[in-house]
Amino acid sequence: VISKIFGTKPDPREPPVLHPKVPFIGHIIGLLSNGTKYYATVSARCKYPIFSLPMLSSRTYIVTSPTLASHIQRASTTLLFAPLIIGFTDRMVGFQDKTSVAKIRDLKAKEENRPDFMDRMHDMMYFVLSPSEINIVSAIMLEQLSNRINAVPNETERELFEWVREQFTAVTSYAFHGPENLFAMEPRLIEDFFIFERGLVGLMSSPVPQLTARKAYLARERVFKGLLEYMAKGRYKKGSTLVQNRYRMHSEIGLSLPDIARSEIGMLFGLLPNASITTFWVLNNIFSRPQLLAEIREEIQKNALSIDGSGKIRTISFESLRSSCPLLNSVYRESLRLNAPMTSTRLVVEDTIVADTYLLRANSVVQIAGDVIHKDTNVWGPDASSFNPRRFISSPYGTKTGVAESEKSPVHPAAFRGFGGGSVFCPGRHFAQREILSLVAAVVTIFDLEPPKGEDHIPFNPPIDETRLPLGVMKPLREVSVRMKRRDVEDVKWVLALT
Ligand code: HEM
Repeated sequence: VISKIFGTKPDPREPPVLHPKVPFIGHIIGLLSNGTKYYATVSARCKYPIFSLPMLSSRTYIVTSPTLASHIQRASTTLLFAPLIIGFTDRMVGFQDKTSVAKIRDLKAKEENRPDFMDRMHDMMYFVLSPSEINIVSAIMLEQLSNRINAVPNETERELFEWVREQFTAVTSYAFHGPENLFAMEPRLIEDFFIFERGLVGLMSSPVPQLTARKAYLARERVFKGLLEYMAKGRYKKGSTLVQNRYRMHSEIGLSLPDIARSEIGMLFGLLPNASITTFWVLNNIFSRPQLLAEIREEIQKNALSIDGSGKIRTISFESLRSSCPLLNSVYRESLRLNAPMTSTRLVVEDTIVADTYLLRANSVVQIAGDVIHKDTNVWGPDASSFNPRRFISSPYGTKTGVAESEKSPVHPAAFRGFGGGSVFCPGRHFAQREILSLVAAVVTIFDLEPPKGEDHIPFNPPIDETRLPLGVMKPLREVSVRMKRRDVEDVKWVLALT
């Protein structure tokens, strides 16, 4: 009866419905209180490859099978990311002008038979972030990273995640937003950006965030002011093609300067947190295993390190890290598998039949549950929940392990969800790989990590913040403080190079 009143009666071809214990809002409460883990809990009850979760008067379809995930990715004309991300961005950045969202939605494009604004923005970003185009920003980022690594004083004591985040924020912003980026001009905005990022769910889910999520709200407003000044003073002109194109495209559709600045908060969200959290986990996973650390050091030294005749200039080549260090690359992907339970979310804009079987109804949302797929023992083998540094060594998609030789097989390409997939496959993954592998290789090669003075061990493997909504890579819940002891002799200059 309730379903009828709210128009939620399912069609028999729709994925099976899992009703919550508390009607209408049970799944919403479950998600808000259990975050990433909720889909796994629900999925364990039914084991369906796809199921429907009724929420208020609509439903969300949850996909837990890699094969169906690839079908969802292919249906990219009726299962769209853009309409959702526009609403999401509006809540995240707080556009001031009420016409901005309509300008970005660009609904007239269809009747005028031209690509809409989001399609053009998508194409621009995929082009400028493609491997052939990303070399200039990558070279700037690596030069900045080299300078920072060379400047780390011996025996520096720092909390590891915070240190990584600081390096990434500085070098990524320099590379994309130029030497006069907001964090270079006002370093205290780094802390503000991450206060905002930590409080994002509270900020976005409240109708009055200025009251209920005040800390995050005020931090965002300070970041906004920094970006507004950056735009108003023309500092973006010294930034990358990506940033300049975004400015131009947003101006062309008539966005006000404050809202151009606000939209850049969304870009910072793509650029900064995920890559730094991932790097923390890769370092944690390597340094907490002495045998693995020794093997990776040897792999880098043999295949990616070159030393000039004087012995004083030592170069680590990203291209060699990428192509000739399979163990390092495998650890990188395994760290993403365990810590990046990314959920690909699409809006169903027309009734769509998926895999010739399931009806997805218009105006519903479909989510590919990265966390469930990443931990599925049928996909990865019985050790799916534990860290296996060699899982991705013979295939970038991973290999099913811990099973009889005859069952060992490459994993389905759509099972690795770290960068999503389909038409929204993360365009920043090439840049992220350059940045992450280079920083990890530098720390592994140049430093020993020791306990801070007065401590007898490093508390690696902190618990993971998995009760948050799955908006990004999961953060460590406890500090991991280290002393960074240089392994090199005096007077060595380290160069992180592209080739
Ligand atoms: C380890 C770091 C990163 C991870 C784990 C990550 C992950 C993701 C995921 C899961 C998606 C959504 C895919 C989907 O819905 O199927 C995405 C989209 C996106 N990412 Fe990343 N990302 C990372 C780094 C970056 C970087 C460094 C940039 C920019 C240089 C970036 C730019 C973007 C953009 C612009 C989109 C949206 C694409 C669109 O609108 O079509 N990402 N990313």
